[in-house]
Amino acid sequence: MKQYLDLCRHVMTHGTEKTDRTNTGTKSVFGYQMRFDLSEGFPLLTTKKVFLKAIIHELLWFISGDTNIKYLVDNDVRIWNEWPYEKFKKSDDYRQETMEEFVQKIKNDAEFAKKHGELGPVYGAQWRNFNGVDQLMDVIKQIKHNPDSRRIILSAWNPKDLPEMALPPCHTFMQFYVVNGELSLQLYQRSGDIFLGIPFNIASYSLFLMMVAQVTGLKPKTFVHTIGDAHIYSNHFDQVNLQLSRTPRTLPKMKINPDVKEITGFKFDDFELVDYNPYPTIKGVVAV
Ligand SMILES: Nc1nc(=O)c2c([nH]1)NC[C@@H]1CN(c3ccc(C(=O)N[C@@H](CCC(=O)O)C(=O)O)cc3)CN21
Ligand SMILES: O=c1ccn([C@H]2C[C@H](O)[C@@H](COP(=O)(O)O)O2)c(=O)[nH]1
Repeated sequence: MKQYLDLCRHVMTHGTEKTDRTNTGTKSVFGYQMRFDLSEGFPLLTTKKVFLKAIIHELLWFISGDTNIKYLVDNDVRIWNEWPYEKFKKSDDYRQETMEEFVQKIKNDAEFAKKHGELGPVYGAQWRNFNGVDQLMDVIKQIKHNPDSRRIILSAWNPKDLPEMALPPCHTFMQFYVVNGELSLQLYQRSGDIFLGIPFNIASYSLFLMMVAQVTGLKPKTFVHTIGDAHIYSNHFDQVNLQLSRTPRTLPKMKINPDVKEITGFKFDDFELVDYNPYPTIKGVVAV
């Protein structure tokens, strides 16, 4: 993953110090692009261990149109928990529960989860119902029946719905491109946390490209990742430098059950990552 280490090096060297919403402080550049040719392997970082499990569950959760953390929590995926928990702390039902207790309640009490696990109309809602439009199904139809189109677009950025979302979408806009029986995907990500978010986003969209390619009978080609505000939080500098000191290893391969022919037909067990030999995990605090 030379592309990712180049991004880290570029922002560490040329990034401008910039204040941000979370008051953590960042080094940031505006406008950066990476390309991942999926025939070279599955682009999951090898310079630290990345938990693919969370990525797969999150993607299946988006595709299903779900916006409640219950599905993620039931599968021990924690990445979206901070936001509902912060909101819960401000509600009348809050009795000094810790995050752990909050998570247990989401798991064990469906009524509680319904009331306090909702993130608002985030990705899943916009992908499947953007003011009444099922963009995901439309995109797949276009790829199959009008592959030359330059209008194969899916947007998660819905200005009308922004005030109700826990967090405005970071991966905002994607476009598909078909040529010679091969499918490519470009993502415009308005804001990228290079240490924590970006490794997830690269893997997630590469996997999404493979899934859409499979159900449209095409070969997955290139994932193009365009980032707006590409930043490294100041409390991640040591972690990023540690990664830069590691030599990248051969990329793993992703195997997907070839029998699945519908985008909504994938299950967690349909994915198998092989030959993944990363360096150890590196911990980092998420800026909220
Ligand atoms: N500041 C910030 N950065 C992000 O990357 C981010 C947000 N906020 N808010 C929304 C989502 C949530 N995302 C997250 C949240 C947490 C981790 C995280 O803590 N990852 C650890 C452990 C993962 C695990 O528990 O399995 C990691 O080592 O990658 C990653 C992405 C990505 N997004
Ligand atoms: O998929 C994601 C989701 C979020 N992020 C990062 C990017 C920023 O550091 C924060 C969001 O804060 P904003 O002030 O709304 O930009 O989360 C990411 O990298 N990937």
